[in-house]
Amino acid sequence: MSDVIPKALLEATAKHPKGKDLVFQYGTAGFRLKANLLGSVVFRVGLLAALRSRKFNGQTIGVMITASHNPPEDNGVKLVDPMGDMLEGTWEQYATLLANAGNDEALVEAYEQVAEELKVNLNAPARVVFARDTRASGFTLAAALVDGLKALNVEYVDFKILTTPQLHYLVRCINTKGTHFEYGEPTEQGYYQKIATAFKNAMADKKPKGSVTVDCANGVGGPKLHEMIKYLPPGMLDIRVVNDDVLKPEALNVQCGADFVKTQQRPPPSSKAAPHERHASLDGDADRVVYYFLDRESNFRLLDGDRIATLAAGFLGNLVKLADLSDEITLGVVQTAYANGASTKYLTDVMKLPVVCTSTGVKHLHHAAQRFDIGIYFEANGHGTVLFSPDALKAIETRQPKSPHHASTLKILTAVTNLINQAVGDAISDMLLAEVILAHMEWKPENWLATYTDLPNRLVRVEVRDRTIFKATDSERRLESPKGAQDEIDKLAGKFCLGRSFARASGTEDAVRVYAEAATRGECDELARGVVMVVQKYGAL
Ligand SMILES: CC(=O)N[C@H]1[C@@H](OP(=O)(O)O)O[C@H](CO)[C@@H](O)[C@@H]1O
Ligand SMILES: [Mg+2]
Repeated sequence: MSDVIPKALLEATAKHPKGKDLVFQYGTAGFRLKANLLGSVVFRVGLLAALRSRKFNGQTIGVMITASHNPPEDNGVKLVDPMGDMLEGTWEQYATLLANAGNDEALVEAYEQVAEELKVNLNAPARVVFARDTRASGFTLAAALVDGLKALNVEYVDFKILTTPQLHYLVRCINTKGTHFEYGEPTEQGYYQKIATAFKNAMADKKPKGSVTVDCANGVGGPKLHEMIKYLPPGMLDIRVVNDDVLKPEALNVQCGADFVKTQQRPPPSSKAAPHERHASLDGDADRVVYYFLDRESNFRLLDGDRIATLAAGFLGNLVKLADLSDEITLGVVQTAYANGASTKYLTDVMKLPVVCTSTGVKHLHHAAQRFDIGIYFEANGHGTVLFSPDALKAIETRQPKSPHHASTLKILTAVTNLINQAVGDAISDMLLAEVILAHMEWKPENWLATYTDLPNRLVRVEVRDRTIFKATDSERRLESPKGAQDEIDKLAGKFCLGRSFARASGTEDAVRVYAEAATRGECDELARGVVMVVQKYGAL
């Protein structure tokens, strides 16, 4: 360690002191809390990003400043690994360690300890790119990040305001440039061009029926979707953008967006939805999307992440078959325990596809999906994407067309691989994929909904004294502690037709989440109430 770095670091840390008694944890969504408490954390994330980049000998690491669907006064920060995926799990503890280290010399010591433990060559180059969503606090937090990067002589690029998936895309493009796996042009324009071209080719000669109205949660998705529309072939798809007011940061995620429709199971109060129209809802950083529509009786009908997964699985499975690639390409779906049981049954029994269940959090799904040639993963709340293995891409690329129809199938399949963001779930790209599939199937939202019937379900947030005593196992479907709790949950679930319920500690909030589903609404609610009482009993405040 040269003497220069500790000195610069000491000076810089003085500008971003950590508040006393604050404890930070790098969780499923990175660090997330009230924005005014986040300055020291973002500064220190800069230090970890520098170490991570040096560990990879100068490959570019991403830092995204966002709190996604959380209220406007929150913010958050997370790291993006070289291939554009989430920070490797084993490094999360170092993020937590640095964030909680004391001020001044204590921080320099913690930094040196982490560098040594991870055997980072501090003379290696370090490169970081970063961006933020539209939150009012983002600008100041980005400045704190820059202070950390400068103190450690990091080369950096500020991409200013982007969606989370756009930053992931850029990181992947930068690190694959000039390699066989070159992902795309590492610019925001490159992102629009790649996806828009793929959309046009994937649509082929089809044209979507009717319009799609996209609720952007008054977040970064609004301006970025407007930008994307400029690159799409004129007249191909009628996209109506609503809740796109980023000049009112206090309106972000308020009574609108993906989280609102998923948790409230109703359209936003501002919605002017008429029956049968397609509506898509993005979250605040545009990394998740769900659809909804009103049926003939004006009932709200949600088409969530499970639906997008089944839609994509059906379409891609068919394309693989038509392309005569079924023997070479395996296709599977990854879900979490929150997936509606009816979707899992439909995938396994009707579509005859392998389905894997993982713990909550995109990184778990992403890794499991990588084990298939085509791995489709979605959380019920709309986070997700489709991954194509290098073998699958090669098989598609090298397959010789046997007929004009076969050639056009291969062309559509290739386009779909480019349309879907391979780095991370991307609301804009996923929405365009859903539009392509609906156009090819000539489906209205009613047809999509009719594929299977969701079991009535309920998700409840329960506050407890100490959520860490709730330890889950079996992909979070069962509790191994506190002892006895799972037996009680099993007994309750067994009383109801198709009853299924589980409880797990949230990774992002100080609470335990209870999920329940059953054959009827009444049974489901009764089951949920019972399991909530079990959690309250064992976690007595
Ligand atoms: C039930 C649920 O929706 N959980 C969400 C939520 O995780 P929890 O660990 O349940 O708080 O936030 C995660 C990060 O955004 C997201 O990946 C996940 O799906
Ligand atoms: Mg998000």
